[in-house]
Amino acid sequence: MSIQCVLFDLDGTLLDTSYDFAYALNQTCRHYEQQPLRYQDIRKTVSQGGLAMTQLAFPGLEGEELEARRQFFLDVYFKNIDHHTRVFPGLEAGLAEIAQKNLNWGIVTNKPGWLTEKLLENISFPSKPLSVISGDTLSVRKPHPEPLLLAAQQCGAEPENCIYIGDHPRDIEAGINAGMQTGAAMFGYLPEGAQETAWPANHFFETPIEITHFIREQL
Ligand SMILES: O=C(O)COP(=O)(O)O
Repeated sequence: MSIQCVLFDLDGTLLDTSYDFAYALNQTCRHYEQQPLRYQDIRKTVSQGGLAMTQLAFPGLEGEELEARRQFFLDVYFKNIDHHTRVFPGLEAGLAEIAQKNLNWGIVTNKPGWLTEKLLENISFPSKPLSVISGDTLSVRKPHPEPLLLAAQQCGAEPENCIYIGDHPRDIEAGINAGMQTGAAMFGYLPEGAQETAWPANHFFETPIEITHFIREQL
């Protein structure tokens, strides 16, 4: 089945958001008089979202205390969201290629809309995404297929003509649930112990440049 539309996960696939997240999380640690974490440990948790990162920094904490720290962390992140965040090197050329071929692309993230919007305001792409679906755009999130199906619809493509590329097993599951082809971004923020061979993705991309080559050759 030919591919006419590329849908990307955001954190760890399209954008390298890890440095700004690491800064915000370690500022939160300092505020609560806790030792900062190693960047590599934070990186592995970014694609699991804000709650997982807060739990990494404050293990064992629950309820209101954990929620207050999550809020503090996300506020710091919001204020510093685009200082070091970039499209992964090598991917801009792939997005430019999509534009040249007059094809559409989109973003499907579990990040809440208030963060996605602020982030995308400050990032420039060679061509604009035709669809941006956040974790709270609908009442369901990945791995539910609905956000991906809405993105396909907004991009004017049938699900079977889309590929969804992500760096978390949940992304591959969502793509399969939506009847799309799937690609695993192995350069992203893979969770601890993630085994490439255990992922039922159709395509594996070790570097962002491989995605650009894929776009060049397959679309
Ligand atoms: O912020 C999250 O929950 C994860 O975001 P992602 O879906 O773009 O990886």
